[in-house]
Amino acid sequence: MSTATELARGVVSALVAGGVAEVVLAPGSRNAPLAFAAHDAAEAGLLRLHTRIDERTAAFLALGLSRTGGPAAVVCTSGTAVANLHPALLEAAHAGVRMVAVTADRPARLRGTGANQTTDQVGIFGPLVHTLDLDETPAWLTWGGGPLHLNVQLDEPLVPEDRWTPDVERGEPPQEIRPAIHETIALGPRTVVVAGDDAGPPARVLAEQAGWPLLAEPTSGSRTGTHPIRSYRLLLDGDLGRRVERVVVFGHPTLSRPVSRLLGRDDVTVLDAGARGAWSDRPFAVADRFLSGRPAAEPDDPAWLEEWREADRSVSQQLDRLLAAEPDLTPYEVAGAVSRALPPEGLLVVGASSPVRDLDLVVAPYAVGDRRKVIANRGLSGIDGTVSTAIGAALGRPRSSRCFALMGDVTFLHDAGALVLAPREQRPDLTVVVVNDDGGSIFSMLEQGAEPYADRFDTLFGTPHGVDLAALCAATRTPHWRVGSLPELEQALASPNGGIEVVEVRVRRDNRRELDRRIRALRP
Ligand SMILES: Cc1ncc(C[n+]2csc(CCOP(=O)(O)OP(=O)(O)O)c2C)c(N)n1
Ligand SMILES: C=C(O[C@H]1C=C[C@H](C(=O)CCC(=O)O)[C@@H](C(=O)O)[C@@H]1O)C(=O)O
Ligand SMILES: [Mg+2]
Repeated sequence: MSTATELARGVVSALVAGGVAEVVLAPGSRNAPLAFAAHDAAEAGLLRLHTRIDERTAAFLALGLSRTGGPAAVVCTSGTAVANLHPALLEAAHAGVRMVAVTADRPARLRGTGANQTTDQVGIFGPLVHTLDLDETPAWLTWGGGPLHLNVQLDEPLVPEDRWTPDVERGEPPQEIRPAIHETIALGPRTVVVAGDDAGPPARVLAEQAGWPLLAEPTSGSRTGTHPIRSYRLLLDGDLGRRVERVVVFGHPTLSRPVSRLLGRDDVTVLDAGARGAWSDRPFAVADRFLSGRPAAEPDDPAWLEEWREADRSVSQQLDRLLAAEPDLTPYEVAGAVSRALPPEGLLVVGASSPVRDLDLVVAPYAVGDRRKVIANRGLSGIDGTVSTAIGAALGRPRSSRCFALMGDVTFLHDAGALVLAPREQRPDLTVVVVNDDGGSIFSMLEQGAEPYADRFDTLFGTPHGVDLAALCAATRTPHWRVGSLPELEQALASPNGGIEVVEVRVRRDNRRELDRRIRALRP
């Protein structure tokens, strides 16, 4: 039987050997053996150790690190601490991000006895997150395509008698095998390529080879080159959208109902190239699945793509003119400025709700091969943990030329605890742009934003909070700038001061529904 210290050292060795190079620790007593072991491994140069007070923040930090670097681990104590890891693990499961949750537990004999801080942690994250309940060191870690839970039974004594010099080689995380392009898709039907979140370059390659319009979300990883149709969301509701006969879908599309409607149409054939994440079934009927595809030898008739391009030019120009004519700065212009400011090799983490949809309509054209990385937690589209995810993603990709996060005010406030980090903690250079419209504007554009519900809207959905973001940032010594015009914003984006800073952009919420209505009405 191992002591707690031996077991914890064994677990940390297994993590290191399994390719985990980043560990985020939240303090506790039961997890002290793991904390000491992780600290010794960090001193030995085998991993980088981060500490955070709040387990939810810690887990999202690990998620962000895992999204841009290798799989990271989050380590916490027993009891409610464990439950705070759940949101990040669910996101990781649905987005197919590999990370490890290491939770300290009391020995199994104390379960079900009312022992302090002891609950049933085995399987606590549900069927999507596999738990290994450990009272002995695991021989090795087996990885699927998502998160893994190591529940470690630790008995007293919980502190080591010596320092540990780990005798373990740093392993490589297991390679993720993305299939090679190998299937041939016959030409014929009028086809578009839909690239949802995390679709990756194969969607772009197929669109280019076949000469098909590419309807790519900003976090698809394929919105580069010559084939993306910027205003696809608006065009799908018009004549061109109605004439689509076939869709090849990559990744996880989540942003718009026009795309969901297209994929659900009886008269449209859907070919599915798959997506990462726990569930491979799609919420729409799929005629055929393949791992990846290429068109039949010849590119398709160019007339179809040309029609989309022409319509896109027209609608995009109208959209730009409409926004420029607005007397106040709009959230779309904020998203546009951030996307233009993102240089090659840059990183942009986008929050859920309106910002990612605004970005979708205005994102700048990017060249293939410039290695910009635009990511979001679209596995479950939560507004939680976004600041932490961004900090983690920035720390996990140190070669980034510039790191931005773009999010709404409610999303920012939801994870304001991410700014609580000790002076000794590593801070990336990260500019967090908060689009502050004092509440959740997305709902004003949905059904509940209609006139009949106006009297209850703010209480139930808008939730204006009036929080002074400058004061909030000051409390954590986070530099904060408030801007109200496009030139001011562009200036703030062009002159980072290093470290984590917040640029707050004030925009209106009261006219959001009407602005959205006018944008949706644009036609070529
Ligand atoms: C964890 C979580 N809670 C609640 C929601 C529901 N929700 C979706 S958008 C939103 C409001 C977001 O407001 P904000 O970040 O200010 O963005 P805005 O829409 O105003 O641009 C909420 C509460 C969610 N997606 N995730
Ligand atoms: C925070 C998110 O969740 C909700 C926001 C909008 C979704 C929606 O209906 C958008 C429709 C459209 O723009 O065409 C809503 C939903 O899918 O039901 C989400 O719950 C998010 O970022 O997705
Ligand atoms: Mg808002």
